[in-house]
Amino acid sequence: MSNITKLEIIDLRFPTSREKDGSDAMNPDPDYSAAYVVVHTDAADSLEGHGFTFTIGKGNEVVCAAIKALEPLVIGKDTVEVFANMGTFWRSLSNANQIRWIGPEKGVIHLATAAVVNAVWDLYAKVEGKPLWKLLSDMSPEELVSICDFRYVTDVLTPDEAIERLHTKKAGKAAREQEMIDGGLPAYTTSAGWLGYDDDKIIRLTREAIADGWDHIKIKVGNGVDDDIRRLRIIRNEIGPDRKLMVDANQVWDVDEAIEYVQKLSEFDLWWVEEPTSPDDVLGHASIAKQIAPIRVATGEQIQNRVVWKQLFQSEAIGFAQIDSCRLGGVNEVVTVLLLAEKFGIPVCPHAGGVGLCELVQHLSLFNYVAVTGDLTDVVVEYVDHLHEHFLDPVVMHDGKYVPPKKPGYSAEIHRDTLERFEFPQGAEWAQS
Ligand SMILES: C[C@H](O)[C@@H](O)CC(=O)C(=O)O
Ligand SMILES: [Mg+2]
Repeated sequence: MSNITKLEIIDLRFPTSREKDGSDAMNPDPDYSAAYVVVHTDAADSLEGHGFTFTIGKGNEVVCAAIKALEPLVIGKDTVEVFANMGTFWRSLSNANQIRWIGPEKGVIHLATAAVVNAVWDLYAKVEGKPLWKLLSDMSPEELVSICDFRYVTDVLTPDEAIERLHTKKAGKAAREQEMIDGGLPAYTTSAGWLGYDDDKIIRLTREAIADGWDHIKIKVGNGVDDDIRRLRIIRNEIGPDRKLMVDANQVWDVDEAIEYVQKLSEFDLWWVEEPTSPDDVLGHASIAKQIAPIRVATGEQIQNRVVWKQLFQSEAIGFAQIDSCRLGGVNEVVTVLLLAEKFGIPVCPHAGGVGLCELVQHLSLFNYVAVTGDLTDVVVEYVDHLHEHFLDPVVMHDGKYVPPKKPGYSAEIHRDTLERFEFPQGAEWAQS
């Protein structure tokens, strides 16, 4: 038996805005940040659970305060009991009395839930001695369904149907796991296409990306159609007609504006248009999807919970589901959305533009392929080349693919000296500026 004794909460920020890394039309100067949690216990093994949610700078302290509000719900909890009942644990956070009112299951409090839940899953995987993707892949369909909260989605997927669907994917699991270990998980890069980069930098980074084996490339758009056409011409010219090209507008357009704008980009053979409008506008996305076909709509990094995901799937509003490991309420809710996406036949291409998101989503996509879908059609996981050096178990890329992590845990742990140096505002990195 061991009990959770403490949540260490750290407001961690990296000054990425200085070089315009991560910049887009809606967020011109993001400082990639993590509301970071360490779960401490009184266990003899002294293992710690590390987890976080992602923000882009100001406001990270608000998420840290929300995590503090959740702390009394986890202190004293027996970890054996928690790990055996992850579904109950998830609901105890996401539906806590009084606190639920400031969501429900969305916004700051849901980001805080994600940080705590992710840290607890990291600890669980470490205790089991497995990387998270393997821990999830080894669970039986019944165990997987037990970690999910089906409230509000049973009109499209019941727990019984989910169990049945997972059973049909059991054959071939071992082969798919080996396939991933041998060949890696398909990915795409956004690193060349941030909006604040000048043309010379875009050209240099695109050439490097091609040399490194990338054949799917995403760039940011939305600052004016003429400027976008110029940048898209440069990139299409560099990557040739066969590599896939995607664009991301980060929500800057109204619905009709999005349709008109994207039609003006028709010469570039775009594979997807991402976040064309408000993440809450399900019917708006459906309307855009209809009007810009065969270009497909992608969204997800700000889809706040499984209910909105359900509606996006029901209304045929998207062609790609970009689940976010830290926007949804952590691993449990992500698994629920993966099950929904499988039912609706929508490929999942997780969002990873942020600090540590690549480290997390590789686990979710490996699990999704091995145990949930058995299908890699149109699946590419985002990769951005920033801040990996701060992680104990950073992602390993080979020839444009993620190499499956082997170490126990969720790959979320950041070096202690980084936590001290980049803590806001007292860390040395911020105290000097
Ligand atoms: C502010 C972030 O960098 C955002 O632009 C990331 C994003 O939209 C993506 O990776 O996609
Ligand atoms: Mg995006």
